[in-house]
Amino acid sequence: MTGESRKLGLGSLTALVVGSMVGGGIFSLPQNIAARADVGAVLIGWGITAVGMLALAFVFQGLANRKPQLDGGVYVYAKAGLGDYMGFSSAWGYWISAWLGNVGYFVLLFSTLGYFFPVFGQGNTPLAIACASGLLWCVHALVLRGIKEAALINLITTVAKLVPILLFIVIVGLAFDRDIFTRDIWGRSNPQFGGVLEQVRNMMLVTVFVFIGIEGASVYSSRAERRRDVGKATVIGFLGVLALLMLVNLLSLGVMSQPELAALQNPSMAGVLEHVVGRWGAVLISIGLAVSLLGALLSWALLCAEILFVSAKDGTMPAFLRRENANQVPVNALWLTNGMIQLFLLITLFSQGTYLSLIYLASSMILVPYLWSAVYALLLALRGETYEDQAGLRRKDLAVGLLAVGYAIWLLYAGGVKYLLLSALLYAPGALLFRQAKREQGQVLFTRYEWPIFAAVLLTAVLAGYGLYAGHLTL
Ligand SMILES: NC(=[NH2+])NCCC[C@H](N)C(=O)O
Repeated sequence: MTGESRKLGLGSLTALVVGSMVGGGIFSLPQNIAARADVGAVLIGWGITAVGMLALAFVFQGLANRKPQLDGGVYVYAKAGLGDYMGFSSAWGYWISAWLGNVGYFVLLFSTLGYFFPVFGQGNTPLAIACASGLLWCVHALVLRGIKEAALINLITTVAKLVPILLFIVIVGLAFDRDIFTRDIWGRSNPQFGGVLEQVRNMMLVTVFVFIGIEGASVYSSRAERRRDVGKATVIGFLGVLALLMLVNLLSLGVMSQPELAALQNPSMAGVLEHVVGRWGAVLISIGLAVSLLGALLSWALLCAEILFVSAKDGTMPAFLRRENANQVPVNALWLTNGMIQLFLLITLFSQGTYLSLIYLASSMILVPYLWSAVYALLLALRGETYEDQAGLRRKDLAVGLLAVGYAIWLLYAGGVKYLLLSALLYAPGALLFRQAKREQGQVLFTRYEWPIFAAVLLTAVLAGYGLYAGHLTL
């Protein structure tokens, strides 16, 4: 992070936890969820998310405490627990998820402008993509010159996003109409929705996206004034974010019906508030979101480069990714990241991809890093190495690990075949960089256990490639 030496108290820690999770996702939540699910499913879906995500939060916190020597991001857990290729794919998947999220942010930013200037449409028109590309390379230039996340930027973006969200909750809460909320709880008037389980499944990837960042919260532990504050901050921050998300989602369903919400342009919080108070509602949300997105774009850009850089330093990624320029910025990592973002902005343009399709993909890419972290936490608890005679602690870790693993598997299932295929397509080419890294280390490519795993990924990727080519599969 920024290397500040000042120690953090409970309040600042909680703010950091909240800040690392709340980005652009919440601003589009009403439409994103209503597109696939109605009230009843939404309540069940958030219930599952609450339990599963809290378990994951505890997993990351537990890993940060028990393995403090393993810092450097989520992939180190996969590497320590499951070997080099899993470690590599964890870094690779996390990196892809992070920049895909930024592609989504660009589209959302210009979709916000599209509210006021129709030429930007849903953020994927030619002009929108051209402007997004321009902005991308401006951010690139700033980062190359050594810009860092500053406390001031953090403060401004945190206020800019939280004020509109809180106002939204108060105003929409006052306008809440129980009849609208309960009119069609199970979404029966929407036969294409399928049953309740189907609806719950379909909202899961969106709930994952809005919680991405939860894994980063534990990195602040080393900066805490008092160790026990870290746990408290994680729980308070998690519950705070969960409350914001659920309130924004559920209150919206009490002022507009599900079909109306599903038809809104994103950021749909703007449309909902406009429906209640008129035009200024949309303006307020849009300004807050724009500021929040600019801050989030910068911090995720830094993080993307950092992931490649750190993992190149320990030989997980090839050495060229650790090259730094005179300002100590990992240049090659940055170019690779922004090159991929540029490529995907173009793919979005030509395939008419949307914000929603991009965040679905970003969420499905992060499931593997999450799953491996949960598996590692479970393995540690099973082996019980770090517990000595604290049996109670170990039992808690076992329960948390099991819950988190179960949740991650459920998410893979809920994401569905389409996203498994597309993810495999993005995971497979990573093997080229992995091979280079292994060569540099003078090691064999795959172990006996890794070969079949890679073969399965490759086969799935070939299937996906064929599906895209033949038109059975779309972004
Ligand atoms: N650029 C990214 N990778 N963003 C992922 C973080 C998503 C964040 N939880 C949000 O709702 O906005």
